[in-house]
Amino acid sequence: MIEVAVTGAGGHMGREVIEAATHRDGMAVTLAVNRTAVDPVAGHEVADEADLPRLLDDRDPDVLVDFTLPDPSTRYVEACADAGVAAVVGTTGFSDDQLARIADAAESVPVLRASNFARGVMALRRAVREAVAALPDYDIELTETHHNRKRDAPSGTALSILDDVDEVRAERRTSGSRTESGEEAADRVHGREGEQPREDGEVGVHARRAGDVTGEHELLLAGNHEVLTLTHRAESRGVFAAGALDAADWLVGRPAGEYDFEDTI
Ligand SMILES: NC(=O)C1=CN([C@@H]2O[C@H](COP(=O)(O)OP(=O)(O)OC[C@H]3O[C@@H](n4cnc5c(N)ncnc54)[C@H](OP(=O)(O)O)[C@@H]3O)[C@@H](O)[C@H]2O)C=CC1
Ligand SMILES: O=C(O)C1=N[C@H](C(=O)O)C[C@H](O)C1
Repeated sequence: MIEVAVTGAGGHMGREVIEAATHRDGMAVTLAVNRTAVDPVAGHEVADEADLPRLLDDRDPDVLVDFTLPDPSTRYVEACADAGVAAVVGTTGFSDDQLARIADAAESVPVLRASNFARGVMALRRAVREAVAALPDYDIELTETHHNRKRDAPSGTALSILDDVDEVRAERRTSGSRTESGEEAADRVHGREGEQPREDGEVGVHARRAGDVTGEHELLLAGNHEVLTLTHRAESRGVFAAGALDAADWLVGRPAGEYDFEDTI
């Protein structure tokens, strides 16, 4: 039986994760914490997040699953490192400093962090890498749409896709197929306004916030009188919770280090 701790238990994702873990064979939620007081979630009492370090020691779960905000998430991963508990992190919007602290913590325990736990997004990212490699001179625009509560922009998934684009283009440059090696990554242009003609190689990035949209990402490649769009649309937060629990299942018992969702395949 894998014993799971859940942070942000009162949040949209925390609730999904607790529900999914409660009904999953071979898993049990043994600890749930939240910043503000909330009623039990799926029958689990929710403790104060301030007590997390002590509760991790007392209850000794196998893995912690976190969907909160960058600041608490970083603290929670550090608490996991102190307690010897593996961590699955779905939170997005980290600063470089916070990512460095998570990397330090991952020297003591396994930490798997992913901007998107939907399997369709894993497939989308593979398709993006293939399309960008096949259509090197095409213009690229990325659009993401999320609910009106979302704080970080562009989304973590959008940033991961942009990194994929940069990586493929950099590989082409260093293999000598386009320009000299070492060239800067493409400029990311966030929205456009006024006189702003498109520059060669730039990637347009557009973040829309509206209603209760769960999460959509579309990469558009255009050139040579044709347009290719690659789109993923999440229709329920259940897909993210299921992926995060698959990741938790996979992570328990691994050596310390940083892992990605793609590693689980
Ligand atoms: N990787 C993936 O697949 C996915 C990632 N996400 C990411 O997960 C994160 C959470 O999303 P979502 O569940 O929609 O957000 P919610 O706003 O619904 O929940 C946020 C949670 O974080 C807690 N929190 C907020 N501020 C603090 C703080 N200062 N200290 C401690 N806890 C705090 C909230 O507690 P309180 O109730 O007290 O406010 C709440 O439990 C976001 O970063 C989002 O981008 C979301 C979906 C999928
Ligand atoms: O905040 C959300 O809701 C989501 N956040 C993640 C992101 O920033 O990419 C993943 C998903 O799109 C939902």
